[in-house]
Amino acid sequence: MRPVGSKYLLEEPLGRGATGTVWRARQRETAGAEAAVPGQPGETVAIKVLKEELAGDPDIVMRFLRERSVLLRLTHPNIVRVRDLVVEGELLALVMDLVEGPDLHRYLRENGPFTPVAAALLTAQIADALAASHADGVVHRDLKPANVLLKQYDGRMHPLLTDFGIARLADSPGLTRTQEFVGTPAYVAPESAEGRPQTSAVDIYGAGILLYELVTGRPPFSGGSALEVLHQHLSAEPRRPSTVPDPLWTVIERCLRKNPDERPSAVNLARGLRVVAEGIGVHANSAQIAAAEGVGALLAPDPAPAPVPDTPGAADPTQVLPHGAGAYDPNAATSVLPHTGGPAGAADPTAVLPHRGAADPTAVMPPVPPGSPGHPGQQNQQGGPEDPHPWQNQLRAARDRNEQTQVQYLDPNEDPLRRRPQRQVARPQQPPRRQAPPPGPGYGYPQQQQQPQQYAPQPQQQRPQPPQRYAPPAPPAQPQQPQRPQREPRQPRQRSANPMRIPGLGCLKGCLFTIVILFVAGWLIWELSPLQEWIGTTKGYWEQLTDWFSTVTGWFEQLGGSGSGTN
Ligand SMILES: Nc1ncnc2c1ncn2[C@@H]1O[C@H](COP(=O)(O)OP(=O)(O)OP(=O)(O)O)[C@@H](O)[C@H]1O
Repeated sequence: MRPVGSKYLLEEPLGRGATGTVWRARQRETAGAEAAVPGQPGETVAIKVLKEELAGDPDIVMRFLRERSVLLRLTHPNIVRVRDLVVEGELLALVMDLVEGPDLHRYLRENGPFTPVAAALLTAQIADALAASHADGVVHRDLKPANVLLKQYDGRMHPLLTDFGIARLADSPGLTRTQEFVGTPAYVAPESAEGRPQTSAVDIYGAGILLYELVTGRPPFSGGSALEVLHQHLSAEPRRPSTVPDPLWTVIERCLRKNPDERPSAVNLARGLRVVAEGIGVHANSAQIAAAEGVGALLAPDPAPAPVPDTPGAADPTQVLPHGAGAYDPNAATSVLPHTGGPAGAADPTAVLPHRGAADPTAVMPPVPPGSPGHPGQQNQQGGPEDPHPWQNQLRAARDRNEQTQVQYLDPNEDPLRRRPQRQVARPQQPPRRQAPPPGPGYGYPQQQQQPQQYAPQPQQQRPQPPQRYAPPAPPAQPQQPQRPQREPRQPRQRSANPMRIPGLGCLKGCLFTIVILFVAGWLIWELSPLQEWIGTTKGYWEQLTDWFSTVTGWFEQLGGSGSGTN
């Protein structure tokens, strides 16, 4: 066990980061009046012992001491409390409350992504912490899951933001002589990557990345090198995961705006996230859902964001280089950027990127050339092209379907399903259409796309007289003419297919059939009705008929004889 000052004893390392090592420690005796929390002997604390290179820099030590009041007064339920600062010889240490629980990065790795509601509520608490620190003029600048500790009690998780002010120490004059910024590539705001002046909006950007990672399990931008990731922060748009509900995506998208002035303030972010969490939950009522859908209106930017002092350009405007100014020297930039040897990711420690001054063109991130990995039109690092969101595809497909429905008026007489045989007959008559039919049955969706042309001529089919006159006003009329013969084959089919049209079979058959019917009907009447009595005869039906026949023929003979006699 190693003593830290006279008050603390380091017991075991809890973890190591870019700026130092965190130890579990024990309080030996009550701290002095300069400590924010005096503590009790035997109390367990966490102590971050800053790296020797930081502790050995007189500028950093000075800043450390100057900042102590800021670090010590920063108290909030969602901020790990700094209890004391220790400066002793070559040792610089922050004494903090010990948080029993994993950090958010580890938790994510072990448990996978959060539900949208849980992610929104957790990030809302982080935004609360940011709101408090921004109000105090303190910008975190290194927001990432590894800097969120999860205190677990009663089955609940309480997030605590840690490492406040560390980035501020690290880019103190002693370091910024040679370093550009302190941050982690996956979480760095575009303005930080470019070395432009920074404000509290960089923390909102970090919160947006963190929120994205909570619901998806990974940050939106990753790549083979830190430089690649930084390029994406500058120019790539985050790809929307299908699992993120609309209102939550609205929040994420606003936090990740390239322009810091368009990002919400921390207060509004916290409020918006709580509204979203209520509205996307399973028990949400209609008012809560409507409020969540309108979350965009709640995400107003901070009218007076806290500036980050001493950041490149903030203290010395002559150092500010506009985006894209100066020549980009990829070799120089690449050679000094960290993590060029392997993929840059969420697990990266805080990186200290090389400093650039006004005379150093490599300090400014260059505009991403079209075709490079970070270019907006290019594939993003999630492994796919910047496809529209599946919902957008569905929406577009639905829209296309509607458009087709509007255009495609389908007369029942022209319904392909009803006139299937006719289409088969018509095909040989229309050579151009033979190329168009898709493979398969011929009645599928692609073929319906051709229907507007095919069926548009129909009104003109009913007016066979003026084929040429009507063609000009209606462009689809020209393909109509070949269609007219299609109707011809239908008639013969109908004739042969209707067995009930007996008269149509021929006059002789009809007459014979009628004679037979009359004969049978007469016989029935003769036998079954009192007709014989009325006539006063007992003859049979056939006998009576022959009598009547001979009588009639006798009349005709008489008429013929008398006619010839008169002549
Ligand atoms: N107050 C604390 N209580 C308990 N554990 C802590 C505390 N602060 C930090 N730790 C643990 O120590 C580990 C190292 O912390 P540290 O802040 O140095 O590293 P980091 O944030 O992961 O890296 P970097 O310094 O690059 O940001 C963390 O992963 C965390 O689990």
